[in-house]
Amino acid sequence: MKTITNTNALEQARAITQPTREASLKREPSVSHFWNNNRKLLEEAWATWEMENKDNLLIPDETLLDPKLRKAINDAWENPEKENAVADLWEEIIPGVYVAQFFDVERLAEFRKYLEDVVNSEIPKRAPYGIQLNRYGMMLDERSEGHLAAPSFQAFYNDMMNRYMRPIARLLLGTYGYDNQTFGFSIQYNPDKDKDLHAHTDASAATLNININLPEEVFTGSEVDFYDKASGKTVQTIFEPGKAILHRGNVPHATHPITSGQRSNLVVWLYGDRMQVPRGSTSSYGNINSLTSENVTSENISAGERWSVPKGTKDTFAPF
Ligand SMILES: O=C(O)CCC(=O)C(=O)O
Ligand SMILES: [Fe+2]
Repeated sequence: MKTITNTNALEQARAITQPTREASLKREPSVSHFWNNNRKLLEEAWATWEMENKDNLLIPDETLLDPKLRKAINDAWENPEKENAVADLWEEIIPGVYVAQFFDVERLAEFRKYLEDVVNSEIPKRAPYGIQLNRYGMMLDERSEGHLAAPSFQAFYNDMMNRYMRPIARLLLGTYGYDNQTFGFSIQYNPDKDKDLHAHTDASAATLNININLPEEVFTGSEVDFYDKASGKTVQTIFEPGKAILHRGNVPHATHPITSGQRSNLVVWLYGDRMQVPRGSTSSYGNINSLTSENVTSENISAGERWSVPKGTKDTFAPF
């Protein structure tokens, strides 16, 4: 009977021994084999977990997001000519870097409780080992080994990327043509470990970095500096609960050490097929061999094109 098989998948997934952190950091081939060999089992386990706990689990969806943003986004999907109302919600702090309220602060506690339930599921998950900051956190995109494959989370994540991030990035950063592919992970800064992030750029056309701290989860330090190459100016940002920063991947940025408390963020990327990013982009995180393209095509893109979902399929390669 199917149910019995699925229950077994959850039990089996919980029983498997994960590769060590050391092996993962060394990129031992056995680590990749582990995640690939167990991919189906883990996906089944997540689906079973969700079903078994459906009475107590949040179904994450767009209603978690800021009401003003949600309204402007929904209006723009209905009529792309109304996209300026979306742009108006974002404040440009230096060229290529924008800030807005993303999550509804009132709903953040529910979302955090959901993420805690995810951790307590005891289903093996891979941390974002590809970045300096890598002890806590999870991979969010289905392209990634050991990702958070709970079906309702994936539906929310895909909505966030397709209905929110991509048109916003097209509108503010002109990423059209370089934003078919998605990638994402969560991170947490702690004063003892994973306290900062050295200056880098991302192998993305656009990065959306969303804070998920609760108002009572105060922290000190952990400012993020963005550097404007053209003017030589640096802007220092401090994340507030539910606030997001959208930036071009090629804007250099660095995170100061956190001195007390914790900071939790979701970091999601868009980039083009074969990892193409707009011309002039080089990166220190992600694929070093990413192609850069000949010409940025954003100028003649219509509002209707910005508010559309690419037809092509997602590839399966993960930047890290
Ligand atoms: O400190 C952070 O929130 C990470 C900043 C970062 O690397 C990014 O937004 O791409
Ligand atoms: Fe970054």
